[in-house]
Amino acid sequence: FWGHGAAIAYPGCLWEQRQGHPGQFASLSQVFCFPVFYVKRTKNHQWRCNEATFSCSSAELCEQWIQVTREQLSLLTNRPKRLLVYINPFGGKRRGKRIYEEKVAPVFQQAGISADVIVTERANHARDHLTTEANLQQYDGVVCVGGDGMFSEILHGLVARTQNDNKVDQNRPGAELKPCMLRIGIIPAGSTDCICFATVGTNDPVTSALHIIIGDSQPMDVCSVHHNDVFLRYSVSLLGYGFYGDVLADSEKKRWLGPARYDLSGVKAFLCHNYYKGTVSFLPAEDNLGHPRDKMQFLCLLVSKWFHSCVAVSSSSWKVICGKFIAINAANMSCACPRSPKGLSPSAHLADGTADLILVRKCSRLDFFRHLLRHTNTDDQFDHSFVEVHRVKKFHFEPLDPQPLLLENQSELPKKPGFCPMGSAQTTCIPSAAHSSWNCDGEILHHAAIQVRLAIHNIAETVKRKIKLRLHLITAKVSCLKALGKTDSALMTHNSLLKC
Ligand SMILES: CCCCCCCCCCCCC/C=C/[C@@H](O)[C@H](COP(=O)(O)O)NC(C)=O
Ligand SMILES: Nc1ncnc2c1ncn2[C@@H]1O[C@H](COP(=O)(O)OP(=O)(O)O)[C@@H](O)[C@H]1O
Ligand SMILES: [Ca+2]
Repeated sequence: FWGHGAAIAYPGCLWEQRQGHPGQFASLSQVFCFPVFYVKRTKNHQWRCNEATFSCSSAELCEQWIQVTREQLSLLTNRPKRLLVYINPFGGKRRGKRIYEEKVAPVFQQAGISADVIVTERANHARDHLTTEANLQQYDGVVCVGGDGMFSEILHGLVARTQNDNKVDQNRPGAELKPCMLRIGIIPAGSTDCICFATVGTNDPVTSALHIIIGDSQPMDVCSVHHNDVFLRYSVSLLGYGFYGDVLADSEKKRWLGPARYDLSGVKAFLCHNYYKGTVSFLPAEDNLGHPRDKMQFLCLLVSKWFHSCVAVSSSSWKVICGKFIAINAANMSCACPRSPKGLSPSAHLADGTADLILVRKCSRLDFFRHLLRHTNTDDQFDHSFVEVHRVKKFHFEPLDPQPLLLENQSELPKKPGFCPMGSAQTTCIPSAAHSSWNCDGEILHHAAIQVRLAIHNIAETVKRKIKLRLHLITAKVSCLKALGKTDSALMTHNSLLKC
């Protein structure tokens, strides 16, 4: 199990029964033992911490084994040693603190990880702390205990801090943003938790804690959202206008219901059956980046993308679609969640530089219900005449009717706790029937007309470069082996590597 880099070894499990000192090992009728804790994969992508007890004939041998195990583990440099943890006590069922203390802190301690924990006292507390006072050099990563909204808050804090430290103005639309070197771990304690679910495959706190402990990392695309060249927000999961925007706007007033608020607001939005007029323009992704109706998985796509990206790719041009839309959804990832195990766009990739733009045109309630229902089973939710989906690198949306005057005076308007678009004065508009709101990773945007692009190059670039290098090496190897007439073995190497 070391191979998985999943072992956590430390002596002394038996001393708990013998009240020995930490770091000691107990003798049990002259058998010397030590435990090794390791990750065991169980069903539905869930991981558990298991324990194997090793016994030796002498104390010295025992000590040697522990020493060697620790040395081997210390070579796994991608494992975090020190973390900054933000807990949102307010999200989901308001169990963030309990989830962390009962399920996460014990395994962090077992793995020898030290954590500085901050329980947030208000919305944007984590973002502000990250942007200004956190001393990030001393940490190997940041952990978010909450839902998608909390992750988004920490993402904004970390991205803002990275740009500030690198003197990049993130409000400038063309700005080349600096990737963040710190990883963000997610402990699911929210209502939808789709970012955790879509990256880990489950929303189980212990599984997420074990992924953090063994230093897993998953690159992700980040979309930037602007309104008339003013930066609003980043998005990593769902940008939804129409149905999901109305669901979120209505659910904000029902936060006291916890996750059930979405069901109530979902039924209400479904019965309202609003549609919105506007123009969607988008820049399709290159052909070799696959299509939302592919059934390909991520890794093989990434590799095959490199395989084909050397060939000339058709240069795409902007497409424009006007119409009446029930929902406009940009999925930067599958957006899988417990309610919808495949997600809004099952084949959307996490770090491929694209988002899947799903347009649901005006249709009957029954048709829309059928479309929604397919999100909960394996039927193809795009296989409707009123649904179209495109893999895009950028898109704009312009509502048909100009947005109502943005009211500066907000006294008579319901305030969303703590949300204010970055880089602009806090402005709020009443979404009239002609306008919905944008649901940006679970936060409401206060502008209907937006310009979206894939902003931050992700770590996948480095992965691609490595694969490209390997592919070159293999191609070189295949060509020289061809000369030696040993093509088969080289192709075997090649194929086995591509599966890695
Ligand atoms: C007839 C049955 C219909 C079932 C509909 C199933 C579709 C459910 C698809 C949900 C996909 C939601 C994408 C995730 C969005 C999150 O970022 C956001 C915020 O998540 P958070 O509450 O902060 O964890 N949640 C919502 C509901 O907008
Ligand atoms: N201590 C707090 N009090 C109030 N709101 C908070 C606090 N900490 C974070 N928030 C805000 O709560 C919102 C929802 O957080 P999230 O964890 O996504 O819960 P949920 O999944 O239920 O939406 C986020 O917008 C976040 O900024
Ligand atoms: Ca993507």
